[in-house]
Amino acid sequence: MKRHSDKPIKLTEVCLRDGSHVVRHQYSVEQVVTVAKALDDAGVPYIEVSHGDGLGGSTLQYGKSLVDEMTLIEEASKVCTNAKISTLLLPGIGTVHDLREAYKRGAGLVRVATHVTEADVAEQHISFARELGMEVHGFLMMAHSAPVSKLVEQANLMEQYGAGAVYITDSAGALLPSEVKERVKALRESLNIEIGFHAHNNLSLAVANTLVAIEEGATRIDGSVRCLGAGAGNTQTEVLVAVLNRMGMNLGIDLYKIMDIAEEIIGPILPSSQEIKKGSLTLGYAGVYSSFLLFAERAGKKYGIDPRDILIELGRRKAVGGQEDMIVDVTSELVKQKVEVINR
Ligand SMILES: C[C@H](O)CC(=O)C(=O)O
Ligand SMILES: [Mn+2]
Repeated sequence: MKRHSDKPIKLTEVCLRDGSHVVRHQYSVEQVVTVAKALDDAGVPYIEVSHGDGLGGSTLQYGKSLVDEMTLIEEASKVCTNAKISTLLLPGIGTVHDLREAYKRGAGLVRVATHVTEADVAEQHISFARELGMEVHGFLMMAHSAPVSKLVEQANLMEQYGAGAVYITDSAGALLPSEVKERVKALRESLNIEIGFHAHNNLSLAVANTLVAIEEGATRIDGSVRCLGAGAGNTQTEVLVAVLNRMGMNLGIDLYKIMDIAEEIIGPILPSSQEIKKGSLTLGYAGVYSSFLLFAERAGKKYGIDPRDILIELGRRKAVGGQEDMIVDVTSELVKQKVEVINR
């Protein structure tokens, strides 16, 4: 592969953050410590730890965590000798106070995440993280939903605020390879900082899209062991490591060790296998935020509505992360429509 960047590729492992959605934020200290220690030993450079919706996400709206995320960050950082602990912050859910606390407990990197059109809400958090001495990256979510020119404009804002990298975050797992290529290329031509890519595997394109992103010049890549992440999960780390090794690229991650973590440590944690089923496929097809899936399935079951209809309607309304309350609104409207049809 001929890459458009000669910088090394650095992987952030997100099974302890995006994967938190899958376990409904019920990670125990023991699970987090075991996973973090093993990932560190396998050579993973960044391990992200927090509630799935980032710092401060443990609420009734997003789901309460079993263990306070500051404790998880602290315990994970104690057992890592080389890996840096990363965390995620969505301004409005997490605050600068949360950020200061996460830093004190051992987080060395924060990814400040906003909807793809709302980078301006990240300014304070990005500058504050820099003042603390943290590494800080911008994370533009639902990147499929805005024109490329908008993505470029918003990424430039994050660069101006002081981010060291900006991620194209395919929250819905909706981007096609050509669309990833177009976006990475546009950012490469406009930014002076690193470009990152975060995928969801809802259309079975996560590894392929990640390869396209790397080829086009992305150097910050997210992976999740055993695909543990919202919807159909993220780019499967152990698969990506194997594929990149075959292509002559070494991420510094031990292939056998990462395979063993997938099988022996993450396998038993998985509530069910991370397959692409009709629900997750609909996320990618309709361009819906991946962490909405479990909420839509729950609402669908409770009110007798096909979760795919809920997701399609959420996609039509262009619901963004943070609008979990819309899932119940949409479901009740669909129930009303169903009743009207029956009574006709
Ligand atoms: C808060 C979200 O889960 C962040 C993320 O991983 C995504 O948008 O994808
Ligand atoms: Mn994600």
